[in-house]
Amino acid sequence: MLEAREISWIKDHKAILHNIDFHLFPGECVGLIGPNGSGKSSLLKILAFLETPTSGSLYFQGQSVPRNVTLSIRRRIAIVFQEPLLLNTRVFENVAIGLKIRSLPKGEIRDRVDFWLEQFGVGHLSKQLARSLSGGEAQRVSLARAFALEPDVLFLDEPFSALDAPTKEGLRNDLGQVFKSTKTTTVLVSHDFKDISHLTNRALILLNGQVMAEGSPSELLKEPQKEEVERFLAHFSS
Ligand SMILES: Nc1ncnc2c1ncn2[C@@H]1O[C@H](COP(=O)(O)OP(=O)(O)OP(=O)(O)O)[C@@H](O)[C@H]1O
Repeated sequence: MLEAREISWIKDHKAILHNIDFHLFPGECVGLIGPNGSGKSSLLKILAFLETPTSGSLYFQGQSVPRNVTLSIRRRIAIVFQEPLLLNTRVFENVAIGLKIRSLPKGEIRDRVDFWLEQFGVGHLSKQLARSLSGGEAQRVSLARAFALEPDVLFLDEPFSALDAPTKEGLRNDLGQVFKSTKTTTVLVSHDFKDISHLTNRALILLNGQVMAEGSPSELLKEPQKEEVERFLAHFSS
């Protein structure tokens, strides 16, 4: 579905990512985890075609991705950020807007918006203005909007980190249910190993811009592969 080969990224004379190989198979959810500043968001931006790597290649559905990524490729991905970026219109409009841009028929737009708002437990807020939502509700709308686009790849960049613990847990559980029923191909960035083990089957551990270990979350905990990975994972073992 998506592959990166030997990706490096240097920005402002600073080496941020070194020689990263990454592949994403259809229907899987892969986790990217690492401490602050390890390069998680940078890698996600490159995989989502928001930044251009200094060297290395990207392939999307078997095709090499050109440096000037076309709109038709960009439209096949969706991103949810840490802070929900909603327009100050009604919730329904926020979810519908991307579908209107794609000129979908009105009935299909209504059905998709209603369906995804229900999936994330915010159907009852459809007519409410986005500015009146709580942080947790806003992130649910933001996720509904991304899923409604039915992207080939969904990138989630720390989607829970602005939420308090109970709100985060509720949303993480609901997202887990959605993954089970839709099999959306997803890359989840988090600095919390609990998110990764709850939602993904395979994770990459980034330390200082390098992939230091890869495997299922439970395997990584059992066999961290490297001393620095063991030290990082020790924060989550209790
Ligand atoms: N556009 C940029 N220009 C210059 N430096 C950048 C840029 N983007 C990221 N960096 C640097 O790259 C390093 C990795 O940042 P990045 O945001 O990818 O890490 P992260 O693992 O996502 O961190 P966090 O968990 O704190 O969000 C940091 O030192 C950051 O300052």
